[in-house]
Amino acid sequence: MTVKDILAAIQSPDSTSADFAALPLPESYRAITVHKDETEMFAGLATRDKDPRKSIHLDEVPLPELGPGEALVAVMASSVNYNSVWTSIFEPLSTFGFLERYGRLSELTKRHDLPYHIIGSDLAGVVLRTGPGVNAWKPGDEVVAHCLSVELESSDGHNDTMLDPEQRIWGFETNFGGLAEIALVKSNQLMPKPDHLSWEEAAAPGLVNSTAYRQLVSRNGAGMKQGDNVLIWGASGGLGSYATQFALAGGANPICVVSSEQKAEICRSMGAEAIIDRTAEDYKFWKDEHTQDPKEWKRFGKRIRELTDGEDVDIVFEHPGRETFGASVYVTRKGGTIVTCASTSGYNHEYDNRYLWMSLKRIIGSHFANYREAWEANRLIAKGKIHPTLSKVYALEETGQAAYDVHRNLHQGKVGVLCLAPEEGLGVRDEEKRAQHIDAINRFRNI
Ligand SMILES: C/C=C/C(=O)SCCNC(=O)CCNC(=O)[C@H](O)C(C)(C)COP(=O)(O)OP(=O)(O)OC[C@H]1O[C@@H](n2cnc3c(N)ncnc32)[C@H](O)[C@@H]1OP(=O)(O)O
Ligand SMILES: NC(=O)C1=CN([C@@H]2O[C@H](COP(=O)(O)OP(=O)(O)OC[C@H]3O[C@@H](n4cnc5c(N)ncnc54)[C@H](OP(=O)(O)O)[C@@H]3O)[C@@H](O)[C@H]2O)C=CC1
Repeated sequence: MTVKDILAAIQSPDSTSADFAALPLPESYRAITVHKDETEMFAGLATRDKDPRKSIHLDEVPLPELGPGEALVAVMASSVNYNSVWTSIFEPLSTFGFLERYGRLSELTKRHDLPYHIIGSDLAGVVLRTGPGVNAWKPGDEVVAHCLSVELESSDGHNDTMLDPEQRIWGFETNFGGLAEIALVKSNQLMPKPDHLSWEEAAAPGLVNSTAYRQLVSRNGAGMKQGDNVLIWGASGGLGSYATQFALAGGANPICVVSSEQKAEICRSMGAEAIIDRTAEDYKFWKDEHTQDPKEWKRFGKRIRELTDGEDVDIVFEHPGRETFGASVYVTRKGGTIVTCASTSGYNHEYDNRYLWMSLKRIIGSHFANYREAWEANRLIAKGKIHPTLSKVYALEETGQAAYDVHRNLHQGKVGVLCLAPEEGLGVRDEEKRAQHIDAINRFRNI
């Protein structure tokens, strides 16, 4: 039995759940990995010069044992997230430390502590097997998976699963991720695949869409409301392309920051009107490595006011981190919110705290999303209210190049990866719904 037989079953319109349940599982499958004995390979290089194409491998790996509450999923497509870039350049730390720590938790979690890390935190595919105790899903179900892995043995996570002390990001802090032909997930990561999308389109939003939903829309994040001015950094990037859509769909006013006219045009085509091209306008928030320039914060704030009839922003959707954080705190309106989920340009932020406390602003930390938030975000995709922002699709063996593109900011929106799917465009089950949204679905393609 090989993965080819699994693919044949997925592609046959007559396959039933019983057929999938009866399919023997292969002993091994192809997966994108990084290797533990290579964690020092980029020592001494600047972050920018660490090349994911050198550290990312395509290996044949053994199928992991299936545990209680888990599912094995045949992965038709996945996507590249920035967390896989972090893993591949071993920054800010090697993810093997996470696997070792997880491995110490129990007999079952020991499976994750391996000399290779199968990465990837998105998938669209078909359930092959479910472990004991799984009732909500069955073999043959077409699914996407969100990337929150929780144990939920402590009381801490029972109001909001993101607060569980054993909260992890699947495919980053756990093994057996989505950039592979088969993935191992907890069954409470599964959600229905939006039926009007192809496999690669369905796999694209997951991580970033759920994150942007919590960060911007959920009461656990900024709790955006109608009319809010929302400053969105990287507004056509992975997170930002969903934040922009949430702002527009929720009656808010996005002020989109991008770095080229081409990206500005994408934001316009999504419906945004207020756009700042940070390259053309050449903001230099840092005079040198250690000193910020408040005059540049002010110039940026004035530009925002020009675009908003004199108003300041209610919410800043932050993730670039060190480079922009001082400006973000400055331009937020009195009582407004800076909501941050990352620090791409550096995690030691500096800002002038007088502008925070005197103007009663709030900084909120946000990370991924709980199951409910991920479900709500996926539901909006399934209803055609929010659309995938897939630009380019790579073969599994080209994942290193795909991660390189994301690391060097050469991509637009989201970058997809075909795993078992032999070509793009497969897996669409509702052509009528697709036709209604086809322009929006293709907005980011091949630009
Ligand atoms: C969905 C997608 C998301 C993304 O893309 S996010 C971007 C990518 N992610 C990242 O870049 C994050 C990577 N993660 C990290 O950098 C690290 O993961 C953290 C800095 C977040 C945490 O560092 P660590 O060393 O793993 O954990 P500690 O919590 O600092 O624990 C180390 C020891 O310190 C103890 N400790 C923690 N808090 C306290 C305290 N308040 N007072 C005293 N001790 C403390 C702990 O218990 C433990 O101890 P013991 O080593 O003995 O187990
Ligand atoms: N905590 C969480 O749950 C999550 C965290 N993340 C983290 O968020 C970050 C962004 O992820 P994602 O959106 O997928 O990545 P992308 O690279 O797809 O998009 C980020 C965009 O931010 C802009 N940007 C990058 N650097 C800077 C800078 N120095 N100053 C201003 N703008 C900048 C760029 O847009 P432009 O060039 O057009 O300005 C870029 O396209 C990553 O660090 C990632 O690890 C992501 C998802 C979830």
